Amino acid sequence: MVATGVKVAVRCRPMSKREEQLGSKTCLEILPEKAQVKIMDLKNENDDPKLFTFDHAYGSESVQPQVYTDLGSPLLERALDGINGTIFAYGQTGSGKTWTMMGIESDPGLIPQLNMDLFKRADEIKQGESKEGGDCTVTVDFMLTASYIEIYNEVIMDLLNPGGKKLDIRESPEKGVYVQGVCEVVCQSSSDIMKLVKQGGAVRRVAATQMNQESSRSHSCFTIKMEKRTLEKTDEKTKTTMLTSKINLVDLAGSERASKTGATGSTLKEGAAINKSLMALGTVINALGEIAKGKSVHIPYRDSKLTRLLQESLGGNSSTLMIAALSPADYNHSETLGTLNYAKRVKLVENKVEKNEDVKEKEIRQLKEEIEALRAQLQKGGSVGGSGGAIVDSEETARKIKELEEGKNLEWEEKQRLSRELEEERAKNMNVAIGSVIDGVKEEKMKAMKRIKKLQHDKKKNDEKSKKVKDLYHTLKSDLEGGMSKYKEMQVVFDGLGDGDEKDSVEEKMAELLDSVERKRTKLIEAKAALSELKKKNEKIDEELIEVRAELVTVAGVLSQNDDLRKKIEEEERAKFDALKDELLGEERAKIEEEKEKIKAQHKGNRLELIKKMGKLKVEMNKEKSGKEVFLQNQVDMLEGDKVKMRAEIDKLKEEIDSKDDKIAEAEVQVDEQAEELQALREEIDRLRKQGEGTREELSNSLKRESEWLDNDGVEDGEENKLVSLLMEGFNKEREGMKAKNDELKTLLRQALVDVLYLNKCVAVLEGRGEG
Ligand SMILES: Nc1ncnc2c1ncn2[C@@H]1O[C@H](COP(=O)(O)OP(=O)(O)OP(=O)(O)O)[C@@H](O)[C@H]1O
Repeated sequence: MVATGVKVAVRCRPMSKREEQLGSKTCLEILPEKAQVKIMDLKNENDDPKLFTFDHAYGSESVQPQVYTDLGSPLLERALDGINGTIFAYGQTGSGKTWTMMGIESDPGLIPQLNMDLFKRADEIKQGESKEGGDCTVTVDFMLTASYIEIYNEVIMDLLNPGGKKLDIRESPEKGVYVQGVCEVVCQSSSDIMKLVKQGGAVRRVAATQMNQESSRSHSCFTIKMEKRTLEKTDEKTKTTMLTSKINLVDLAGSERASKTGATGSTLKEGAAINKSLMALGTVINALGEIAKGKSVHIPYRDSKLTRLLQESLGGNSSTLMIAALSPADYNHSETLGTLNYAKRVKLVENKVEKNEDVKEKEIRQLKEEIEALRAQLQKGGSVGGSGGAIVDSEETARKIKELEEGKNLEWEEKQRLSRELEEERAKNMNVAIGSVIDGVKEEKMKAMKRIKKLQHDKKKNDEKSKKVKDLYHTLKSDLEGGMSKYKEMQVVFDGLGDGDEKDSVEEKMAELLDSVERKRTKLIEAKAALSELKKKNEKIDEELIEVRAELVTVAGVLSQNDDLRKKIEEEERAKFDALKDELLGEERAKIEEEKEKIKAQHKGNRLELIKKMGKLKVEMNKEKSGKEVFLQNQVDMLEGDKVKMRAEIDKLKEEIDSKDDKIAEAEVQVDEQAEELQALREEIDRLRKQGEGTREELSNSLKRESEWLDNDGVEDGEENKLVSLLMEGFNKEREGMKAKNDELKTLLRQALVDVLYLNKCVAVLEGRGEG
């Protein structure tokens, strides 16, 4: 922490044309090389000039780039290095505060130059510090946000999101003193910031137009927050480091009243009408001055919104610069002297400047130290929190560190997301505010126009009246002149007459004439007074007309400016909408393309897979085919084997058939032989019969004998027939048996033939398959 005094620069503006016309003389002498200002009281020439020394002193010839190089640029460099900065402009109304802070388009002041430089420098740092390749990739990024508020009558209003909501100041260890709920817009370019400056300025200016006299009593604070993120990526981990800072650019209310109060320490009794904030600022500065002298006093930061807002800038952690704007005209001598005294006091204030440390980084560092301590303890052989406690603690701490690291990036993304989301609402609010302001200004315009009309009407009536009075005046005047010359003539007549009745009568007439002339003279005087009154009235009307017409011009200017702004906002909104639409469409298109690509890839993948599968299948098929071929070959071989076997079998069958045929033939031969035998037997029987008939009797006798014998010995008659029947029966049996055998052989033969046919067919099929 380094104790640094608040820097003070004074800047004197050139004499205005009006002041030159009025013949104003300069009461200031600026000595830039010595950073000194000499102020003379031209009304009291005996008073010695007063000399003030500051850090910088700029005369009326000073140019904006020089002021920026001296004051703005170093502040920006410090802010980029993590040190907060504040510039506040102080001075009476019309002394050049806005000129120095804002300037004009063709001659930009501190704020626009700083904005321009800010992005350039951030880019340079980004390029310079980011690196790719090697063991570690370093990516540097900046997030720049802007906010713009106004303090009027102790009420803080958001100039970038003018929804009428009152804001409040809060304090936290992480954020320091901050405006709660203020709209912080993430800016991508200096033109983004300048757009916000213009928008906020318009809201403020318009409000000021409506407030008229109150305009110089509001303070504005434009804040740029810088967040620098450094990502260091190695194979194992990503380390995130944040560096934050802010620059407050404060345009204070006109100091004409405050210089007579707070800064000089006198008690302010002008009540609520006087700006409480400026008065409190003076008191705080006085108290800080006392502290710088070694005294112990209370610093009443909480007495006003402005002092609370500037708490860190005055006596706190900020590199602060005050620009005291001065008017050179002698009629402003006392105000200018007041400003110089104020600036002298501010110069005594000491701040304690320190680089902002990333709160999370601090926590991480502490945690790392904790881990180191635990390790050291472990190495010494000490136990921490029981067995394994140190390991658990160190794991827990490492987890916390990881969480904190991740938290930083999440916060970063979240802020950008929220700012984008807020932008739409902000543009709407801004449009509504500017719209309502435009309506208000339109009303003002209408009022001014009505006033002009009424004044013109009054003037016309006045002119008519003047004409009548003038006519009357002229009549009265000529009457009076006529009466006077008549009186003179009567006087001559009267002087020529001697005493007597005629003289008395002339005298009487002369007295009447004089009376009438006197009356006319009175009337003439009255008419003249009326005429002069009417002339005065007319002059007043003319003055008022000039004033109202000037007002009308201002109002019309404001109206057109804000209308332009509103149109711009609307255009931007539309452009944003279109961009968003394009983005969404683009996204959609990209999604479709992605989908297409995916499908293509999938298709390709599928095709490849299919091809692969097909290949596999082919291989498998080939395998199967060759397997099948082998199988079929085997089958064929088998069938061939079968065929051979079958042929053999067929041959065997054929042989069998042949043998059976032979057997049949044999059997047939046998049958024939038996038939022949039978025939022979029959013939034998016939022969025997014939032979028997001859010997029948003998035979019958013999038979009889035999029968008798048989009767004795059991032999029946008809023995011979029985024998024949038996022979026949045996023969028939044998014949039928042979026939049955024959039939069986035939059936077998038929069966064998069918089998042969079937086998032949099988052989043919197998041979066919084998060839296929
Ligand atoms: N250094 C300068 N060079 C040229 N013109 C200047 C300079 N400083 C101020 N002026 C002119 O003086 C006039 C008043 O300046 P400016 O509006 O900046 O005063 P102010 O202090 O901001 O007033 P207020 O408190 O009313 O806002 C303006 O017309 C401005 O153009």
